[in-house]
Amino acid sequence: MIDTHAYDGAPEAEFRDYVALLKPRVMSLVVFTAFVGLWVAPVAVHPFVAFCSVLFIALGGGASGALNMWYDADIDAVMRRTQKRPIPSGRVTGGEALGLGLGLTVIAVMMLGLAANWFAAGFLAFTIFFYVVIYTIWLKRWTPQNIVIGGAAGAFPPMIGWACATGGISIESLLMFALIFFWTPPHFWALALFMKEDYHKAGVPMLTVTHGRAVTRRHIFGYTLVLAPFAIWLGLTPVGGPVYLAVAVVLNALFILGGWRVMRRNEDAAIADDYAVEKRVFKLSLYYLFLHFLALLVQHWVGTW
Ligand code: HEM
Ligand SMILES: CC(C)=CCC/C(C)=C/CC/C(C)=C/COP(=O)(O)OP(=O)(O)O
Repeated sequence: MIDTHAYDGAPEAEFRDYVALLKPRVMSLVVFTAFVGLWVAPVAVHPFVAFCSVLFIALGGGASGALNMWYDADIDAVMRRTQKRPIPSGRVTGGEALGLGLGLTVIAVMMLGLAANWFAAGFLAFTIFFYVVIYTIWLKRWTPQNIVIGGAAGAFPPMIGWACATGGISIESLLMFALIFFWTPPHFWALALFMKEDYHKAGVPMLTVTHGRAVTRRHIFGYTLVLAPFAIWLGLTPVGGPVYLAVAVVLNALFILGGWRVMRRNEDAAIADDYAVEKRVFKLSLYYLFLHFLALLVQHWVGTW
């Protein structure tokens, strides 16, 4: 067989390039929220079924990442943060990413249907559709509200996990959705504040590009205020308890304080310390979400209300 790569000078793809298409770092937290949604649900799931369900949700999440990278290859090639991804760097072709994404989608959805139930499988298919078509193809290049509306895709996984166990939806799973939904804007916009040039260059209408940093800073603080009541409310439902509530109160106080500091900063101060506060709030956002879901898990083990 002729190795075309040897002639066209394109770098050879390695296994890790195909893994990178699945966005494993982001998806690890996505999958953790799905696992917690499944595990704290009031219907006990056999550990093997739980394992398979989480595995197929992870596969579906990865598939959506590959499809996102297939469509966004032109944007990724322009932004410094994403230039080294497998497609823009030439190690993987767009066609390969599309094939991998579609193939994994079919496998993940079918297998989740067989392992758990078809409601959960349909929900997974809808989530992949939402991230790829609604967010990536439509909203991302069209409106600065892209990540607010599109963020729903990232908020569905705990509901999918819950649906695997219960076959349905409940106030608890809706509040887990709300927790991630209202968390996404401060999570992303904190990063956009110190990555604005990237989005500007790529012509992506992120809020920092269309409305400027001062407006983005106010939005970040506003969303931390909207988020807190939902985080606390979740603690008052049957999956909550004193451990979760204590964690939620501390984390929300810290996140609101972080949002406040970001809002009060002027641009010169931020440039002077290379966006140290914004970077800290972005990092805090990752701990915020992980620790809320970890607290739900611990609360489940020690006993809920
Ligand atoms: C529309 C919604 C979202 C947007 C636009 C967004 C955007 C981003 C961006 C641009 C990064 C930097 C990634 C990089 O360095 O390549 C990031 C990092 C991250 N995001 Fe999000 N995010 C969203 C939702 C989520 C959700 C729902 C989760 C998990 C539940 C999540 C978890 C993470 C994690 C864990 C990282 C750190 C990855 C690393 O360390 O490389 N994100 N996010
Ligand atoms: C189970 C399942 C299907 C889960 C999907 C979860 C999901 C939608 C996660 C999205 C998180 C994410 C990487 C957003 C990045 O936005 P971007 O694509 O604009 O970021 P980029 O610039 O880094 O590509």
